[in-house]
Amino acid sequence: MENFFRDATLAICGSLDIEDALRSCLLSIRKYIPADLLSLHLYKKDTGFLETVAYAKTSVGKKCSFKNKIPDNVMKGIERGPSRGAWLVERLGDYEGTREAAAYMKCTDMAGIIMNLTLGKKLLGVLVVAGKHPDQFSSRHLELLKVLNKPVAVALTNSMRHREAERLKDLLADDSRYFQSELKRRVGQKMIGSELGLKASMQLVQHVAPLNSPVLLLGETGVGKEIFAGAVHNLSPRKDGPMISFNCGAIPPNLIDSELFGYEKGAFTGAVARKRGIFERAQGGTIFLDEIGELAPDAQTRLLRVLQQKEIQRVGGTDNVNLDIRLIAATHRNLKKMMMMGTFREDLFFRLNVFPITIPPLRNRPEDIPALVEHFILEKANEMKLRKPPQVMPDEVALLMAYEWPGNIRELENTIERALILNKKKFLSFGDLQLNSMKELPQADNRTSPALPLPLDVIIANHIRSVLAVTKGKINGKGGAAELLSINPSTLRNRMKKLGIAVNKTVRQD
Ligand SMILES: Nc1ncnc2c1ncn2[C@@H]1O[C@H](COP(=O)(O)OP(=O)(O)OP(=O)(O)O)[C@@H](O)[C@H]1O
Repeated sequence: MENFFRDATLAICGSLDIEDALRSCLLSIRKYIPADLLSLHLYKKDTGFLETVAYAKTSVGKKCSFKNKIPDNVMKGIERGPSRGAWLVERLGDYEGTREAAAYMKCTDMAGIIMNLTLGKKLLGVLVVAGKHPDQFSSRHLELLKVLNKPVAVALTNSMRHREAERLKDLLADDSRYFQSELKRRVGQKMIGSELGLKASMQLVQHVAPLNSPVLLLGETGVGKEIFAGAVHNLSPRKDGPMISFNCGAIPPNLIDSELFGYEKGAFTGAVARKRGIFERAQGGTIFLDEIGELAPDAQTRLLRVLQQKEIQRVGGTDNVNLDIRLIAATHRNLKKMMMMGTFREDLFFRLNVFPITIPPLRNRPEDIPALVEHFILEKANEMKLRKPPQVMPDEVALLMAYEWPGNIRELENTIERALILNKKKFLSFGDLQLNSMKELPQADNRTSPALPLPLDVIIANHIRSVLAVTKGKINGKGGAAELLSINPSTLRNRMKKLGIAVNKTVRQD
């Protein structure tokens, strides 16, 4: 008896591959019980199914996932409690509880011992021992088998956990492949104008990309800072690593730490599992911190510490995680001015400002507009599955070249998309697009010397107010100010707060 228990337990716990474990168990118990087949079945109480997870003959072990509905009368017996430990069955094909599984394993004619597998009070499943001849098993065999209940139940549980872990690992690997290709697609976006209006800025990119130095991208909203960040990453030795973008203006200050640095399980209410922050996700690659000027003073201090020490600590954690990342930051704000006004840390500014690259606004490089128009027409027509992309007459392009484009390329992109939605004819026209500010355009000649030398924030505030007037205060959703301005609603709200523009509470926001 002792040897039987020891040998069979070692066999069933000897491998996480349950089919192998089951086969060695069969070979081991055959010295004591004349078995020809062993099978393991998992009881799924929530769905009322029995799942055959593996079976073994002397020659082979097979993993499977055959599910059959447990008949109602068997179910009732199970629900009354797993009091019935093990019992003999003359023909497995005749017994309702095992009929379908026996047919699946081609052992309907075999005799069997069926044993409920329990851990504590919980019924986990059943073990079936099958033999070719009727009367092959006796009550002595049945009593012998009962001592294996716990080891087999533990082996079944471990193997199911292992199976679940493998499944999650596959899912994770699949997610990771998907996100990597998604990131590469974004990072690899085509940059129009790199030989014309963006040539000078691109030359700087080419100089700095192969190094590890931080890069600071400066330029108005929508000029293409993210595309530039992608270009730096793509031309760097880190191009095969991740590039993680993070908008510092879009996250409430109380969540910034956990987003940037991650957190440990139990660090705060709701932290049910460890989560990596974006610094850790960017390991071996590039991190792009957009809207860095929106970072609150506390967060600035913590970011500075990370940049100095090149390591982070997850929120609620004690271990230091060493970082190997390249930092690219971007802002539409005047960081120097913010520094002088005391709203941006001087030491952080100097760490970021190692290699600043300014991306000129679209109004200063109208020569890029024809190629951009063509690029966006092709891209959008393709997305809309238009067979023949419309064309644009030269006077329409001239109209676009004369416009100020306060929202820069993003605004141009949206304008073309709107024009395509409204008009899928052979020639695209922009006359009916209600580009209100078009009427207030300065003449093409004084485009580079704006008539009103107002601070940028005043101009932005005025523009946001006029858009809010059009949308009657609506910010989110279709036709809302955020959509018209082509920015994220939370970024718009943050910006409005900073510029002192009140949110009209009487107007529905969504
Ligand atoms: N040179 C370019 N060629 C093609 N598409 C461009 C170019 N520059 C920008 N875009 C497109 O314009 C849109 C806005 O660009 P992007 O998000 O990079 O701007 P941004 O300066 O980062 O804006 P924000 O300051 O609001 O974050 C994106 O869809 C981008 O693909």
